[in-house]
Amino acid sequence: MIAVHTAQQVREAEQAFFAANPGVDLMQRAADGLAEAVENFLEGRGPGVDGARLLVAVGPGNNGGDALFAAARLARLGCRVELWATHGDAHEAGLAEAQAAGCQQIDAGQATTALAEADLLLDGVLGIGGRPGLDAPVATLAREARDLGIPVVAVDLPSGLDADSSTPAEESFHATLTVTFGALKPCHVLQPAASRCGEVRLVDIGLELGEPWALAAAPGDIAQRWPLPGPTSDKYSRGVVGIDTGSVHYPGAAVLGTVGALHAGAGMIRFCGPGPADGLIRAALPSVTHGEGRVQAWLVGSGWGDEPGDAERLAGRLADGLPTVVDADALRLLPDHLPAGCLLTPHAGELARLLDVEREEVTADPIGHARAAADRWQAVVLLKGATQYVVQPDGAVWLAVPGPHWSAQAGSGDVLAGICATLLAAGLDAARAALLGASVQAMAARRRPGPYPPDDIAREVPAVVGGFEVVR
Ligand SMILES: NC(=O)C1=CN([C@@H]2O[C@H](COP(=O)(O)OP(=O)(O)OC[C@H]3O[C@@H](n4cnc5c(N)ncnc54)[C@H](OP(=O)(O)O)[C@@H]3O)[C@@H](O)[C@H]2O)[C@@H](O)CC1
Ligand SMILES: Nc1ncnc2c1ncn2[C@@H]1O[C@H](COP(=O)(O)OP(=O)(O)O)[C@@H](O)[C@H]1O
Ligand SMILES: [K+]
Repeated sequence: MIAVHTAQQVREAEQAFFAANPGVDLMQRAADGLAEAVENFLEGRGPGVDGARLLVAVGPGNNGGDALFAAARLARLGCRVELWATHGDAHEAGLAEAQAAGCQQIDAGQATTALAEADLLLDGVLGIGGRPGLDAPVATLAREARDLGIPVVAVDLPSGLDADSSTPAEESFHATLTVTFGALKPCHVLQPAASRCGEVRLVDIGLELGEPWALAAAPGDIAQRWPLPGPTSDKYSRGVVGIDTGSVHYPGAAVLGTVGALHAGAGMIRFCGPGPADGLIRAALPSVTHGEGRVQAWLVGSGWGDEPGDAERLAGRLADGLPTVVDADALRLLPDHLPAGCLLTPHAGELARLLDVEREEVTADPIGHARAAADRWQAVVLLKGATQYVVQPDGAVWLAVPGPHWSAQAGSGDVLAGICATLLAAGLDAARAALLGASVQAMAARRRPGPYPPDDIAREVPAVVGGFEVVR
């Protein structure tokens, strides 16, 4: 799992480092890592370092300092570097070093001309000390770089972003590569801000960071944690999933959830939903059994619509006291108390309704709202979307492996709920079931980037899971 820390946590670690290591200059470490990353970028992109033209936008703080010391190193390697101090002031020692290395200082007007001929724009305007948004002349440069297709390497984070927020300001740089120091910050991993960062490279500068603000999963983490069958496994020990989803109006949701559960490796599925879906599942998925019986976990809510008797339908399933995935329409009907080990799977709109707030409030502070719901119902919340947050009642946050944005389509959530139910039935706790379920669906979608229907993506899950066995 990859640790994510807030700007404040990084600042505190920096202070602790300075107290423990007087005389060690962290900015030099950051600048070394940055210069090396730019060098690799230029080598990888064709022009190489020698003779490459760099425009460096330098802000008034330490982010500009990093950029200036890196620019000096790159100039000594043969780059032709032009510097624009965007706010007049610039890190004094850094500027002196850059000028001594042959970097040329230019003004705003010259920066526009220099940009057109640049191989790369180094964005050292603002870092973790920046307020969101860009002043007009800098915003213009950022826009021109996009229009001209000039690659941008961002120092620590694309200037204009708030380091701790998933929501990008309207005006910011759009980086091809972001070189960050000490730790990943929320803006590097949370969509839509993360899409402004491009590829993110972390430079270790020796900070000792404490408890992370969140942990982001990588594919290898999912491979290590996926429950695999062994020689003593049978269909019961692998987990029997009870599925009570679908309605006259929405039978497809039940089919999709069942397809998801089956392709995630359920030992056995008992489908207990109503009419039309029951027939469809009988025809399409012959291994699914029908009717009541013992199960290890329930999946409820997908495709229920709004029918009289839904509250009783939910109460009946929760009365079993089993771990339950509560999805979609059942989220409107939550009682005050849930059995231990339940997983709630709202998207932002459903979470807003659950908490009686506006959707925009949830998108502005997804984690705060997911935490509120997890605390109120003492259940794990999987908040779905481009970033999938797994939030536990104690407030801990995990982030699932991200997938392609093609998955933003009706039915993806139904499939996901089915995958999670299989993992609950296999005995995983709700947080692990959510993390693995959301991640494996994203990994399956990565194998088929494009507008494939959600059931086609579900049918890729076995190949992903089969690969886990090879890795372990
Ligand atoms: N922490 C670490 O471990 C390490 C940190 N390092 C580096 O330091 C960076 C943080 O440096 P930092 O604290 O000097 O802040 P930084 O982002 O340069 O900006 C602050 C300046 O910008 C100004 N300003 C703010 N917003 C503005 C706006 N919207 N528009 C215009 N101006 C604005 C603000 O002025 P103010 O208006 O607030 O007086 C202030 O002058 C960090 O990201 C990393 O690159 C590395 O060297 C090594 C280890
Ligand atoms: N922008 C996005 N990028 C990637 N995946 C997304 C994005 N938006 C949504 N998704 C995927 O779609 C799912 C949300 O589905 P949901 O809205 O609940 O659909 P439904 O209820 O119709 O099945 C998420 O779990 C995620 O897998
Ligand atoms: K920056």
